[in-house]
Amino acid sequence: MADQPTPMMQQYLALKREAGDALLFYRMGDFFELFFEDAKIASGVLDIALTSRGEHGGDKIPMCGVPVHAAEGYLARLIKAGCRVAIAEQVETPEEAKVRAKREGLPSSKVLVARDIVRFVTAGTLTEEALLEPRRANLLVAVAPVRDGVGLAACDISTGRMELEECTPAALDAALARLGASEVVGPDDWEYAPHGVIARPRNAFRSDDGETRLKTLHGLATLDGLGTFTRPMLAAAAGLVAYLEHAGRGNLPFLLPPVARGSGAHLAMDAATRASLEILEAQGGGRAGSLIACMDRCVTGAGARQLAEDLSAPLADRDAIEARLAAVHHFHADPLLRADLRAVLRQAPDIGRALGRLVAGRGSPRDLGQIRDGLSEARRVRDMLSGSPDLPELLAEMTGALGGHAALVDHLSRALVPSPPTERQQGGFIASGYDHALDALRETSGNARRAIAALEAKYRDETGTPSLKIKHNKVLGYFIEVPAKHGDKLMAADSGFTHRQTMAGAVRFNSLGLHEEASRIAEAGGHALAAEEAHFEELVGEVVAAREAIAATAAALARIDVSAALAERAVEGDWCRPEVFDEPRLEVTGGRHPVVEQALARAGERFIANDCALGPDDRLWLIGGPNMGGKSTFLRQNALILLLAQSGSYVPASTARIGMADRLFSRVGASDNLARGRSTFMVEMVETAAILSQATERSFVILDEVGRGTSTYDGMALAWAVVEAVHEQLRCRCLFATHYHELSRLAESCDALSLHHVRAREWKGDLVLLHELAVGAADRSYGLDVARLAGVPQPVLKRAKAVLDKLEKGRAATGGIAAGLGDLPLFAAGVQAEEPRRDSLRERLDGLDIDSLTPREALDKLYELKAEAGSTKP
Ligand SMILES: Nc1ncnc2c1ncn2[C@@H]1O[C@H](COP(=O)(O)OP(=O)(O)OP(=O)(O)O)[C@@H](O)[C@H]1O
Repeated sequence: MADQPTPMMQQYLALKREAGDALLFYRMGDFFELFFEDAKIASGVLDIALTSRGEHGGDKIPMCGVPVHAAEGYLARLIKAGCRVAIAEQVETPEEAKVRAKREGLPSSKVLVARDIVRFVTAGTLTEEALLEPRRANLLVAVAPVRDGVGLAACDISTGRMELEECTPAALDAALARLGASEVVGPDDWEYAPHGVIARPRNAFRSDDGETRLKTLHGLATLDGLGTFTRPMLAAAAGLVAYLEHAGRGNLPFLLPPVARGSGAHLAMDAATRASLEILEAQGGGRAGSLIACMDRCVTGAGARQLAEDLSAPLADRDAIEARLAAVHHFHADPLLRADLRAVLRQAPDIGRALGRLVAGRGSPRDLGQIRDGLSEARRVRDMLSGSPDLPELLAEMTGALGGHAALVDHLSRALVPSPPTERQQGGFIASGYDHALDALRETSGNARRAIAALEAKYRDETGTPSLKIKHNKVLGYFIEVPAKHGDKLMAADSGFTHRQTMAGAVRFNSLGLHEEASRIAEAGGHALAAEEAHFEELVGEVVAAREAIAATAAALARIDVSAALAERAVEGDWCRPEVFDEPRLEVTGGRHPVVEQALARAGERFIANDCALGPDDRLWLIGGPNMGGKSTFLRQNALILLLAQSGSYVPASTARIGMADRLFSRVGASDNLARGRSTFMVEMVETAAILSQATERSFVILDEVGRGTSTYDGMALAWAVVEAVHEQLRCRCLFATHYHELSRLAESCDALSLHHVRAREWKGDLVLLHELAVGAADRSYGLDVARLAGVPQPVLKRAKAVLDKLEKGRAATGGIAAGLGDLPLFAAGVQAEEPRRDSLRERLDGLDIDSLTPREALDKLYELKAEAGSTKP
């Protein structure tokens, strides 16, 4: 018979069952221990020793551990590596366990200290300063697919912000890409759940529950005052709150009343577009080289988080964009105000996150100090702004949210020391003069400490031992210590000293006088700690009661920081205020790519500005020219200018007139995406297909060498068809870069398409790239010249030249690979000309009246159709 697991293992296994797939941190004294698979995973991620302890089922139990005092750092690394952690603490002392054992009639040697999971630490539910990145929001998102809609509930529990929205299943990827959540949860029966979604019980995602939970949370009789929430939104909210409750073991963190995000309020961008435009992350990963890194001049973490959100979710509402632009303009026009304001903001602590910790019950005296300092800085900002004339509406609104905390600031200022500690166990954070009783207790212990110092001097004198010392440690408390050779004197029965301990070179004693003073210190210290603790609770209560107003102040500070930072950036780069309107145009003069320009400037090189003018009559630009000529840069710079304008920022151009887009698409031909397990060409086509099915007349599309990932013929044919479809069907604004000269023939049949190229020149036999855009098709491709620039060896170049000559001769003889394409009917006509194939399945589907079917009948029909599909397969 296999050995029974030890009581400790039984307890561990029961907790592990509760922890599920989260790693279990099992508290044992000063360590959190991990066992079995958890230990293997954690030791790998943390690079700590994997040992073993005892046996289970005949095998050694793998084990590793981390010290409790350093747990935060280890947790941070585990969370970063994608793990979730359940913290099992001891929930009674060994003494309490013994008393319990006695009550339960168990031998006290057998009893185990009770442990319980007190919290799940997951990427989306962090509040600790050490675990959060100051300049990045940390979102948890719950997704609830309900019939043909999908609800999304997003919250940042470090600041309490919560948003609900609904989208179509097709738009889910784009919505998730925009949110960039640290953690996503969804119902466990969701068949098409995106990769990485954490499955939670379906019954946690009920819209009725969501509504009730939100009402109770915010003490409301109805949610109508907050906005319009659909069933899928409420279902997602239910899932979100349930998950937070699970992670906090019943404790809910700080949540502000939810905001409903209307669909269509934002410029939609899918994940591929975001990646290709490198908005928050550069292609190689990391912030360096991304748009945000080049834009971010915020002086506060909260401002940087707000800016990242603005750039991830540009607006599609003209008034809202104008409001932001007016705020930027205000700071742009007033350099002094901007500099003063930024100097004040730089001092302001992150009150949003401090508030998050305090409301979640994980706050410290330091957080209270941050609230005090942040709110008083907010008052200074308010004074600076309210003095400035013609304050734009958005800034006036923000300024209004900065004040109103005078009583709280005053109370915190009186109560707290200037720099309160992060630990409250040792006390010392309540200022003297705030509580007389506390002052008296502190004085008592101060007096006693002085009395002890006096005793030391007295005992030295009396015993004639100058090396006598009064010391303190955790085990003995206060004691008198003399070197061993002087010990005998104090050992004498009438010496007034009682022996406590003999060490190798010293002897330790107690005395009545010392005992009395030490007791005074202990007693007064205990009372003082209790008094400070009570004040802490009271102050936290006061802050928590004002949480919504404090959160509004934090949000206002962040918005002001963003506006001033954008103004700073605009001045730095000589950017212009864009004119934003509804018509589908994009007219930019002197446009630049902010990131490339900055990189060139660092190398001491100049960026060549280029114009772009797209409108209903000239909406598709086909751009050719040599490799490295600047095609991709031109495409992206225009997409970024549109994105920045719709985010409410100035743009890197001399002038910009931007017709707002509903969607922005950016695609690069055959980018490597092996990590996702698809061939590069497949990725290119999947992404192109998405554009063709989703873009509208109001969209803006950039396509960079689409088609290059396959053979010349296939690639060119696809590129040709895509250009035609964009021109004829989508009718959206589009910049299309290509190396296929043959496509220039499309200009003959597509009237809103024009040809452009990036210029190059030969000078003394060398190729000079001018990075300048010009009208007309490129004269030739310069591929070999670029290869020479890149250092391809002469013999290879020579051979390539010979092959090229041969190919070109062939082309001249046959009219080239695009010969005969001129006779091809246009895309739309071509498609319509195709006879629809007869298809009995399609006809039967067409004849179905779905509304008249019961669910059972519908299912039967589905089986029939499926069977038929199987039998008609060729
Ligand atoms: N307007 C510009 N002014 C100055 N330098 C530029 C400009 N545009 C591009 N460059 C420089 O040229 C490099 C290549 O640009 P880009 O990748 O846009 O060329 P491309 O034509 O798309 O090349 P390929 O066809 O090989 O993809 C950039 O990294 C940048 O250093």
